[in-house]
Amino acid sequence: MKQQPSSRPVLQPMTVLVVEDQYALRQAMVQMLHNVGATHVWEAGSGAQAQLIFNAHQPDLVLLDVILPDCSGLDLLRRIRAAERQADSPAWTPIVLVSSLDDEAAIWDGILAGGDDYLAKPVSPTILAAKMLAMQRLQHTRRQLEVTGAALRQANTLLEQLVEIDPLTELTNRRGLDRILTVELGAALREQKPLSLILCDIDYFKQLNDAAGHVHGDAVLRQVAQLLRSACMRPRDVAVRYGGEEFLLVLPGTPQSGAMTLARGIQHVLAEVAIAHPASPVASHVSLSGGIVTLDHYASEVCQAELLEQADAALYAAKAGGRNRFVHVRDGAQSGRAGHASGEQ
Ligand SMILES: Nc1nc2c(ncn2[C@@H]2O[C@H](COP(=O)(O)OP(=O)(O)OP(=O)(O)O)[C@@H](O)[C@H]2O)c(=O)[nH]1
Repeated sequence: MKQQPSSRPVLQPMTVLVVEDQYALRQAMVQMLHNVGATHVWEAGSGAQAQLIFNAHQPDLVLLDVILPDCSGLDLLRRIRAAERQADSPAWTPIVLVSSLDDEAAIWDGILAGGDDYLAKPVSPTILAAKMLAMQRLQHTRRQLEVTGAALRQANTLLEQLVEIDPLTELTNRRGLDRILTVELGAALREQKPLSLILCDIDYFKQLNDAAGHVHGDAVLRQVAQLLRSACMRPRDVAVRYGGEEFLLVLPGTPQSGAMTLARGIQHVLAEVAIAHPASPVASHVSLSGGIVTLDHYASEVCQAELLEQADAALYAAKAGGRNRFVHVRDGAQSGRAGHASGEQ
């Protein structure tokens, strides 16, 4: 004697598309589906009709007859799977093939074509409910994976941003600079627009640390970072913490004159804000020395390292010239005052 199932499977709300050309069989399946809790059942008697309903309603499950009047059920199945693969976000609808061709080759072909399971006619209500439950489990697991995947992608993006941020000053760090400079150098060459870099260094920062303590030194680094960030007015300007007490400004589309004006502005603000520096021989407040380089001749490509070396050489010239000043690489140490620092007057 046939054993009866212990209890009726409990289904989550589910919408189903039944593709079956024989009316009586289709109605029987629709009835069974309603009995096991399907929330909505669409009916299609042909492949074309099924495709239209599938595209319009995206059912949770498809029961698909293998032999249809206008096409093979397997062809329709392949078309649905191909569209899912091409979708922007990964999609998958459980599809159970229904056929009286319950020989092994037919089952094999159906699964190869993208079917998830196979149901033999005449359809048993219990087997149908059991397969719906199994498909629902698969669908649930897949959705959970999608949610986890999306959360992971979000966490990765955040992580990528965080690894490019200096924790003390919250400015872009050296790693971020490498990426940004690669992009901006490429853009400058492509668009034939100038690109300026200002490499600045806090004057006598060691003495400040020694006199006021490391914690105060950190606070000063944060203040200077904030000030430099504010000086970067254009959306593509970036302030970078280059090293301990060194900062770099990346100024796309900025010629030499623009970079010098910006440097003067920074010196002006530094004098106004007047962050105390009790141990500086060059100013009563925290001051910066800076080296400026501008890429505005595009005959040949310039590498990052070369530009940074030039900025460093100009910074060295600014220091050698007495600090608290900015020097453009083309001006050299003697003639390159970019602005006045009030403490030096
Ligand atoms: N508080 C603090 N100090 C730092 C940090 N990073 C580097 N420093 C200090 O910055 C100082 C840099 O010293 P130097 O390279 O001699 O530079 P300087 O004293 O500014 O001298 P000049 O650049 O020649 O004017 C060192 O004392 C470092 O310990 C940091 O994150 N916080």
